[in-house]
Amino acid sequence: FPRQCMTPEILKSRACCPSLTQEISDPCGFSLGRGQCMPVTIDSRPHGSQYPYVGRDDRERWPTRFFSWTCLCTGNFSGYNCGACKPGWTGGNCDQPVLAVRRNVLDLSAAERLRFISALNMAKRTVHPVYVIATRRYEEIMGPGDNTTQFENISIYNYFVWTHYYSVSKTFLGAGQKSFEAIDFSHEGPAFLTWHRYHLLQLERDMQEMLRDPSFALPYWNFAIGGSKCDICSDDLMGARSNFDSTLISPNSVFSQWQIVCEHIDDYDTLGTICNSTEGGPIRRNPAGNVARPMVQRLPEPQDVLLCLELDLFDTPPFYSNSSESFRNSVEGYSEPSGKYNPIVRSLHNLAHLFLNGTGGQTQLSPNDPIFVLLHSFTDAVFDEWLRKHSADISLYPLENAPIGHNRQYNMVPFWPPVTNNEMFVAAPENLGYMYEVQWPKRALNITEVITITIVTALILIALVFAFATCVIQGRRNKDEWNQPLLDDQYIHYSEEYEKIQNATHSVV
Ligand SMILES: O=C(O)c1cc2cc(O)c(O)cc2[nH]1
Repeated sequence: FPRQCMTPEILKSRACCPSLTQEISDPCGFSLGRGQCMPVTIDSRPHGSQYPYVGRDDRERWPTRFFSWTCLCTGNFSGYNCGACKPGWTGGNCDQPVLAVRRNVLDLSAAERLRFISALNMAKRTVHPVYVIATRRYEEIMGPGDNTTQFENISIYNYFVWTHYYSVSKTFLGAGQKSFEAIDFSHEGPAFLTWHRYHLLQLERDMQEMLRDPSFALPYWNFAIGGSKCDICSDDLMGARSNFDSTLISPNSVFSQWQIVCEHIDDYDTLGTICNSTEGGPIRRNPAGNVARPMVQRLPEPQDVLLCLELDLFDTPPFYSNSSESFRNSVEGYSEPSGKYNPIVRSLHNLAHLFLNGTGGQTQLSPNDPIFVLLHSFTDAVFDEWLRKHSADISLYPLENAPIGHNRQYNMVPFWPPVTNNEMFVAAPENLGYMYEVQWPKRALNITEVITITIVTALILIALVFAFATCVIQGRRNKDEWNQPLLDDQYIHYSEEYEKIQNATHSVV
């Protein structure tokens, strides 16, 4: 939540509507016509039966356990106090369009690579200018004393890690009780794509602000290249493998110095606490090194992307990790790329995570490895291509009965101000101020097409051979016919000459 809203008084008021001007009684830039303080709207439709509790988790009916009033901004204004612009707009009045172009990280020049890595490193070291994180559940958020609350500052990049951790953490059911595990506000459901889209957009916008460059764009990693080589694991990009420890990053990369957050999952689960901003151990990464699971030692194939793009339905009941014929479940990677659910399969996004075999392969920790940013940028590019290819309508996104947090109108956890899944189910270039520069692979032919093309080619060849043979035979005949009279003439001519010579010879004799 915004730092400004974390005083005991504002928490108790249940309204987080900061002022944009110096006037305390001017919430949300109201006097400037930018917005006003309004009640939060929440999704009240039924969710799937996976989560059986009511009132046990702060993330239910998000964000109303904490706040029921928020800034609602007008026109192109947005943000926690309506002081920012909607994605795709910039300038003091948010009336200038801007488009960030997300490119293949391998296409960046040496200077662009350096700039991107430096920007990530800066985000890791810069305190978030707006947001602070809760380190306790709501029940324990006040104190100690009357004047404090359990919130902490955090860096821009670690905030990105923390929001992912918070969305996947388990439900604490009480001391000594096992936490409830079948809950995830950002995976295994239709919100997988919309949630991660907003997650990236937030980081991109935070970095644009930090760099004062509204056109800064996150690049992507095309992980669908097959084979077992991590092509972005070089020291000028995400870091090569260390020569000293094969599960660490080379000391020549700045990422070898990054320390991860949220690593003590078991402690949070048993104590009922929440990950804080304390940094700990290094990023671990061992691409293709999971010898116990040979199936995750290879990256997805280019054709896998094309297969999932063919699926017409965005998601299918039960809108979960066992959905079949679901584009979302295929690109997320719990089913075969062509859509068939298979419990032992890991494909596309999931396979890319598991291939990394380390920090980037564990859901609660994965964004600590900056490869996460590039991996999800490509996953989002596939989502955007699917939206474009299928001219997708919001009616394809389930309104109800998806797992908790995944219904169309649910406010994505833990983002503030509230933003629904609905708002991210739109084509990015026209609505969100960014686009992808991608060369999609060419479609491979299916077996029927291969057989048809082989037969047609064979028939054409036979026809050509036949036509050629006919021409040759015809040519010979014609040649014979043309030559015959000439020979005859010559023959007559020579015969007459011969006769004359004979006669002359005889008369001499
Ligand atoms: O086991 C999986 O399929 C799996 C691992 C993993 C890690 C991660 O960070 C994700 O975001 C998803 C995911 N799936």
